[in-house]
Amino acid sequence: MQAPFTTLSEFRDILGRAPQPDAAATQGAQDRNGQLTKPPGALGRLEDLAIWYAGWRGTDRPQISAPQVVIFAGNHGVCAQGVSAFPAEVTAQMVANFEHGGAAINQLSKAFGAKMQVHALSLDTPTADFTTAPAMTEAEVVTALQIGWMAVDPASDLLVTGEMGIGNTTSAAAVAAAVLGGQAADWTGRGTGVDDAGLARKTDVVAKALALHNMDDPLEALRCVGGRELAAMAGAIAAARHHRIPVILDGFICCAAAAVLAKTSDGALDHTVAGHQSAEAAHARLLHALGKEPLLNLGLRLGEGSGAALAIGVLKGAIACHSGMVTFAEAGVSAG
Ligand SMILES: O=C(O)c1ccc[n+]([C@@H]2O[C@H](COP(=O)([O-])O)[C@@H](O)[C@H]2O)c1
Ligand SMILES: Cc1cc2nc[nH]c2cc1C
Repeated sequence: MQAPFTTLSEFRDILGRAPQPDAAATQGAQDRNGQLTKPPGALGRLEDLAIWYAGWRGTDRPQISAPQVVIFAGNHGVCAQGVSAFPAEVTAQMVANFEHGGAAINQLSKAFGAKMQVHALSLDTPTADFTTAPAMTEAEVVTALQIGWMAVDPASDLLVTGEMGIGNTTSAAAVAAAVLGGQAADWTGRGTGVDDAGLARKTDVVAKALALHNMDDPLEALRCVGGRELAAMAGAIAAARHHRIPVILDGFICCAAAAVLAKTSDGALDHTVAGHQSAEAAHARLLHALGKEPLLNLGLRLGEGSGAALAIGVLKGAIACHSGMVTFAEAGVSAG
């Protein structure tokens, strides 16, 4: 099997033909929700989540039995500008840690019953420093999108996309600014923990990139200032839509990649929810721009899909109640 696109233009066309939720399943889930043994609305957002999930899965009584967490790792030429608190070799070292089961996302995936895979994308060939040249060629960004697309297991019933990439909060800030507008300072934060001088340097780097590249087209922004792991996340989120698999978005970098899809095709993120609000300063702004209310806000700023993996528990709770509870009639409980 191969990804069904070989150019950015073909990828754009696929986004334009994305499937919609099943209206009958959505209606059926809404009707069922109204009959369950609870006061109307008493399960709050869990009720909306269950109905949304049912629509995408095409059944009014869905289950979550096969969640998938997929982590993409990439290296960034822009690290040469001194934009991270950590050296670039940490990306490959953390990939080894994921493979040996020692990272936070290994534990969270296990805790919430998700299968986890990691894909390292050409770590020995960082993207070009986007203060002087486009980060990727079209062939490189398409390859990363294809790897992301193919990483999604069509048999899974929930997807979390996570990332690892020293320097990628600078890339994500530049992507967000390019596709959503605003100033470099609006989107630039401390990432792994840069000091004030580091933050000023990062902001200058993002401003320089915005001045250098023509990024009117969001997919061109992904190519010019994105990274391989951002492109792979975008490809995976698009593939999940193709397979009607709901997606939980993670933090700042994941949402910047998702913003590229949203700005390329209206409604491209309708099959996604925001798992959490990261402590990265601009994530709140990014979520607002995407129209997404985060499920959790725990001060995480780790990446790796960690906040989204935690939110698998919230979604599983919503579906367990929706599909497992009995109705007033079945229980012989008097309706109000
Ligand atoms: O998910 C987030 O919101 C998030 C916020 C800050 C940092 N990170 C992680 O930290 C790394 C990027 O930070 P930096 O400072 O190197 O740009 C990368 O591996 C991300 O997974 C992730
Ligand atoms: C140690 C470490 C772990 C990470 N996981 C995701 N991003 C990360 C960045 C660092 C520096």
